[in-house]
Parts: sequence; C-alpha cells; structure tokens
Amino acid sequence: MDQTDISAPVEHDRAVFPDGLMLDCGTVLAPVEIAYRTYGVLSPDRNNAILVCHALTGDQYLAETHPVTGRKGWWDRMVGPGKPIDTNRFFVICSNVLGGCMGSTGPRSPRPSAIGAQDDSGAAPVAEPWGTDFPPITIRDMVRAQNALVRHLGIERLFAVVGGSMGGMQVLEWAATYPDMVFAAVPIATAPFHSAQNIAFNEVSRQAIFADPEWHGGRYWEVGAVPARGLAVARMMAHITYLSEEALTRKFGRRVRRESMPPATPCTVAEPQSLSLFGEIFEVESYLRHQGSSFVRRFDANSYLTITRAMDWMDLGAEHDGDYGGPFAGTRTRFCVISFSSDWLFPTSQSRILVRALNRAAANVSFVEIESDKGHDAFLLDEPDFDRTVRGFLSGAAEHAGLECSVAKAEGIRGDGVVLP
Ligand SMILES: CC(=O)SCCNC(=O)CCNC(=O)[C@H](O)C(C)(C)COP(=O)(O)OP(=O)(O)OC[C@H]1O[C@@H](n2cnc3c(N)ncnc32)[C@H](O)[C@@H]1OP(=O)(O)O
Ligand SMILES: N[C@@H](CCO)C(=O)O
Repeated sequence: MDQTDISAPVEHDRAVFPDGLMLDCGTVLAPVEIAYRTYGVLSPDRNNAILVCHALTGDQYLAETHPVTGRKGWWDRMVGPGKPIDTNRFFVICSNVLGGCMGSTGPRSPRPSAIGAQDDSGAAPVAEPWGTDFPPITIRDMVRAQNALVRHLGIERLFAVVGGSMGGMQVLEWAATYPDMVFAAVPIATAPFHSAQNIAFNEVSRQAIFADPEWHGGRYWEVGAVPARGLAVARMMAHITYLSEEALTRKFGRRVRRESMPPATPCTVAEPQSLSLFGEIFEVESYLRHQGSSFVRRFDANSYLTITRAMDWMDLGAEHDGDYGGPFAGTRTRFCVISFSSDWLFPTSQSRILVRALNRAAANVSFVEIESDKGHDAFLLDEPDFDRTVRGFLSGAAEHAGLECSVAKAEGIRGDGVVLP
C-alpha cells in the first residue's frame, strides 16, 4: 500500500511573488507562490538552464525521491548525471504548476481575504482555502508563473523548455509568449489545442467528482471530507486514455483474479453467474481501482478541476484566426516535436498539425514519431528511442548554442537552488 498522504505537512522550496500575477481571466492573483526544484549547476553565463514542465498530475519532484509518496521522481529515468537530460551539463528547473497541489498557489492555498478573519472566541484565525473560488487559469497563466520563477533565479534566457502532454502545452506557450527566452523547445505527446474528444474525457472526470456525495459543492474541507470516490473514478477513466489497447492486453488480457473465484474454480470463467457481480473480477479492473485509490492520496479534487479546465482552454490558434502557426511567426526557437504511434489521446495527427503550422511560420523544426505500443504515457516509460531522440536533440542544440560540454564544476547556482559564493 502506498503511504501517500496529501495532507501531510511538507516544506516545499518556493519562490514568493507578493504582487502576484495578472491572469488571462483579468483577475490579479496575489500573492503567488511557486514551488520548485532544481538539479545540476547553473553556468556562470547562466545559459544552460532547461525548464521541464510537468503533465496534469505531476509536480516538481522529477528526479529525486518524492517527499510525500516516497517514490522515485516521475522523470528520474530522463534527468540526472549522464541521463538524456544530463545534469552534468544542464541546470534543470521544474516547478509545480499554478493551480497545483504540491506547494504552488492553487485551490488548496489560503484565500488572502480569508486570512486573519477571527471569530469572537479569540481563537487563532483559520485560513480558508480558495476551493472552487480559485480563479480560472490557463496554460499561459501557468507559463507566466514559471517565467516569474525563471527571472527570480536570475535567468534571462532558457536553453530549452521540455515537457510531455500538458507539459508540452506549456512548452508551446513558452515559445509563443516568450520567444526570445527559449532557444530550443521539445513538445512531447501534445498539441497546440485540446481536442473535442479530450475535453469530453475531462468533462466525464469532472462529473464523476461532482457526483460524489462528499463533494459538498467543492467545500469538502469544511466537513473534513474528500470526494475520494469521484476523484478515483475520474482517474480510472483518465488512466485508460494514458495507455493503449495493446498495453492493456499485454499487461492483463482477459485474466481473472483468483481470489474472486469460488474455491477450486479454474482461471477461466466457466460459470460467471457463480461469481460476485461487482467484486474485482478481471485483473484490469483491479489495476484501475488501484490507480484510482493511489491517486486520491496524492491529489486534490479542486486542483484536478482547475487544471483540467486549463487544458481545455488551450487553443493557440484562437488569437490567430485558427492558424496555429500564427503565434510562432518569426520565431528563432528550434523545435523537436515528438509523438508516440499508439497515443490516441494526443495522436500523431495532432503533432503533424503542429509541425505543419511551425513550417508555415518558417520555424526550425524536426519531428519524430516514436514506435511504441505504450500509449500516451510512453514518455514516462522506458522507451530507448525516445531517450536517444531527446539526448541527441539537446546535444545538437547545445552545440549550436555554443554551450560548454560540462559545467559540473562551474560556479553558479547549485542544484538545490543555493547561490554559491
Ligand atoms: C509527466 C508527469 O508529470 S508525471 C505524472 C504523474 N505521474 C503519473 O501519472 C504516474 C502514474 N501513472 C502510472 O503509473 C502509469 O500507469 C504509467 C503508465 C506511467 C506507469 O506504467 P508502468 O510502470 O507500466 O506501471 P503500471 O501501469 O503497470 O502500474 C503499476 C502499478 O499498478 C499495480 N498493479 C499492477 N497490476 C495490478 C493488478 N492486477 N491489480 C492491482 N494493482 C495492480 C502495481 O502494483 C503498481 O502499483 P504501484 O504503482 O502502487 O507500485
Ligand atoms: N499520467 C499523466 C497524464 C498524462 O500524461 C499525469 O497524470 O500527469
């Protein structure tokens, strides 16, 4: 059993922006705190920084033991000394997105107007969280917050921005919004818009949360509840979209769980009527329940709603008459667009739309479709071709940028964010 407990007190490294940020919705959100981690060493020229953007439910702990779950970082395979994103060479930054629940300002953060409110009893004021009153945010708002963090770290230009899925959407927003700050961009398993099908999946997830009796209109903390069943169902449904038919078949096929069988029943269901209708019968059901229940221990329902909505709003063509190339006109950023052949959530066809748009904008772009049967989340898994692509592209781009081979011994900012004397 996973020991995750999202309510456990954890001190995250944070940058605080008291004046906050102007959001796309027109609201100033203040203060804003962004929780982040860094790995590697910032070169004296401050030109070797790579920002890694996480996906929907990821966070800043990409290459170290997670302080809440106790598990390896979600991209431990990719980021570290000698790894495809080589921390002997690059200074890697990863922050929890605005709206998240791992230390950055989000629906679980105290609502400023509520801080300091004191009742007649004289008891210490209890800070009420934003909950569903948290303002709607966009992927561009997340990127604005990251921009504030990058500048806070004294970096004026990123060598690269890299990310998969929703992280890839942030990569594209970076290149579109701050073109002069991004030398190279690696959008992975993503698209410049959220498709109708993906908005539909998100809506089913949200409705599952709303249907949970413990939802309490989004003010579940007031009664000490968590809409765990709704959130788990949301994750179960979403998790199917992160895999592929081949992957599920390879992992589980039609295997039936022995413990749900009457004694001495063979592992094929000869008499299905003798089994419990609603127990865990097929292995794939048990797997999904496990994915759902472990998720609710590490994620907040209001954050899930906020972030899924931010993805839905993603449409880089919206301000350019539907032309996804419009935001990249005149760009000097080098792009490496990567898709996976079995990804049906962000299929290769959507990457091709992006590549064509970048070509229209005369951008420097390369495109790789990785053959994989692992589905959308292949970028989180062991895919040697993918690793080689990322490593090769970053090395080539580093040569063009004139980066030194190794900055491991250079003075600058250490991986834990401390400025060295
Ligand atoms: C980019 C980012 O920001 S990262 C985002 C946040 N992180 C994630 O989304 C990670 C969560 N996602 C996953 O784990 C995804 O399943 C994947 C696709 C990335 C991982 O794939 P794999 O390594 O192949 O793991 P797999 O999907 O088989 O799941 C393994 C888990 O299922 C459990 N499991 C496997 N079979 C069964 C079964 N029949 N019944 C119950 N549980 C089962 C395993 O015990 C294991 O549990 P654990 O994770 O608690 O140790
Ligand atoms: N599994 C990913 C989602 C899509 O990549 C996450 O939970 O963030």
